[in-house]
Amino acid sequence: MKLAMIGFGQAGGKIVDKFVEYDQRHGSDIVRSAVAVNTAEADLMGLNHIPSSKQILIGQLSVKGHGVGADPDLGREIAEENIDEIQNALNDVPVHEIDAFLIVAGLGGGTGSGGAPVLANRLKQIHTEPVYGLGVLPGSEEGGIYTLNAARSFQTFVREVDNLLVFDNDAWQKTGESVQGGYEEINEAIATRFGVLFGAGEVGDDSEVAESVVDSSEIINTLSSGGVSTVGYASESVENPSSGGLLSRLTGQSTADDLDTASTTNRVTSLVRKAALGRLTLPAELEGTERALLVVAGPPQYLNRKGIERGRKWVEGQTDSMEVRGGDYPLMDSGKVASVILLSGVYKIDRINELQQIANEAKENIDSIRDESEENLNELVNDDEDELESLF
Ligand SMILES: Nc1nc2c(ncn2[C@@H]2O[C@H](COP(=O)(O)OP(=O)(O)OP(=O)(O)O)[C@@H](O)[C@H]2O)c(=O)[nH]1
Repeated sequence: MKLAMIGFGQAGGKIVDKFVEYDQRHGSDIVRSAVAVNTAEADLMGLNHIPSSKQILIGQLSVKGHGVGADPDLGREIAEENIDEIQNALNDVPVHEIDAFLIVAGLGGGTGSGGAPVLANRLKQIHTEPVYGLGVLPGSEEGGIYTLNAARSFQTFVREVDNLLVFDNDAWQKTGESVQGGYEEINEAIATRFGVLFGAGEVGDDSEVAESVVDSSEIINTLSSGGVSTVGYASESVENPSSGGLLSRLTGQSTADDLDTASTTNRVTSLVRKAALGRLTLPAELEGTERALLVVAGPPQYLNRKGIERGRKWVEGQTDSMEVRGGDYPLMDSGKVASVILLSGVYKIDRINELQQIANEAKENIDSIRDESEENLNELVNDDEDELESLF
């Protein structure tokens, strides 16, 4: 599936930058066009793979290239004022060659959180191609204001896109790890999951060897229920026949030549279960899912139709949905079999309820501090007897 990707804000830009690098590394051919939009000049300077002509700095008059300081209302305002400039950067996107737009943003800050929904709204007015969002929720240790921003942006963004794919930093951050080092690993996990998913609809000349290749229309149909989506992933290293059996000689593992059907079937079904029951990009209950898509990727010899069919039936049982699609994604040179599950239209998500509750508490706290602020300052500045006179 070919995408035009727009990274809004720092997290959005870094994640799209990672997607471009992933795409080049794996030759998956997903990113047809990549643009980064930001109010902070320094954030754009940190990007390595998005060409500088596609890095758009907005709001220079108001924030002078320093970002909006986690104020999503200012982020929204600047995006609205500069929407034509952003649109211009996308003008040379060959729209007939792309299947969808993907807008990526961290929802806890200001630039991406306020700007991404504005851009989604504009793109949907102009184009018939679907506009998807990839929204990143903040970690809980980031504090109330980030949670409040994320809850407000989530509400808006989900309404403006055809489907909001969500990644929750909170479920992925490990304790005791530096934030920067943590993001490196997290962004790689994001690129791997969505890379396999979107790459599945983009199979080239090898497709004839696959049993039932996933097509981009199946991804689009799965996402067409709208709402919120989450993704699961599991993988296992295997001996790739094209590597000449070195691993098997070293480890005694079986090679593709002597693969028996039962073990390939079992491997595939167990990977499907692991993907669905393991850590999702946004923790959600399987049974509250409207549609699902299952992709099993790896060397064609290991992609077993019976295993995928069994996995698909199992997902139907778990989700109570009759709309579960499944297929394979042959990767000739890969050394692993991977399973990706896209759960679309998920609605049983404790984390969103929790986010909204913390956001409400943060809002009440901020409002009451603002209300008391003038009174507190007066009390501090004025002397008790009211005898001092200010200079003017
Ligand atoms: N997964 C991931 N999340 C990130 C990364 N960088 C920041 N975040 C998250 O994204 C949220 C928003 O931060 P930024 O993207 O820096 O904010 P911004 O959109 O640039 O907005 P301002 O900095 O307020 O102008 C943070 O609260 C983090 O939760 C990253 O590299 N990867």
